[in-house]
Amino acid sequence: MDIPYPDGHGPDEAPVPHALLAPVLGFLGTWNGRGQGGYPTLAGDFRYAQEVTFSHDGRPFLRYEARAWLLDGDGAPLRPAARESGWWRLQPDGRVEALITQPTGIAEIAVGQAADGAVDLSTHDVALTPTAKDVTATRRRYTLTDDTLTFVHDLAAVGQPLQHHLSATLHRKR
Ligand code: HEM
Repeated sequence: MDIPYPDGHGPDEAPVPHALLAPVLGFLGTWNGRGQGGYPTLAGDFRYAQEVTFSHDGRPFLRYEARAWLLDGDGAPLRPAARESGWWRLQPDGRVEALITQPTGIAEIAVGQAADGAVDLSTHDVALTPTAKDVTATRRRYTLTDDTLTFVHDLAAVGQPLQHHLSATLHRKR
């Protein structure tokens, strides 16, 4: 049986996006590209590739899905890295409430604002499974310029204050 309510991946595709999605319509679709990251507790910096998809079913939230994999010095895939999925709930005035979970045992609730092609989300709450790394906060900033999505991720974890973990530049895939 086919799902009678398929997700839309673009502003001009069915279903018609909910009016509250107006500040994030430019995010709809699939993006991929490369990034780099590091953290003071890690031996060195790393390079990675990532694919991110935002879709909707006509209601005032986005479905968010992201997969990353590490790259070697020649840009070849090294191993799977972070995966996340979640929901960005759009509220009046571009306010965003996001729920994001990771297979590493981390569930984040983030709140923030969508405006002028940018979304800025900061941790409201984090829940951890018993064996998860001690993540206390994140800040995620997404900026859209034409067909480029830049992403910066700050992390407070394992006793370290909030600071840079990742930055990436993604391009529209379809
Ligand atoms: C594109 C996405 C991401 C990539 C490529 C990435 C990459 C990495 C890498 C390579 C490490 C070193 C350990 C390892 O090799 O697995 C690491 C550690 C870590 N990452 Fe990420 N990460 C990503 C997203 C995230 C997110 C979203 C969070 C939390 C919300 C996070 C939290 C951590 C933590 C807590 C550590 C462990 C630090 C430590 O124990 O010293 N990462 N990450």
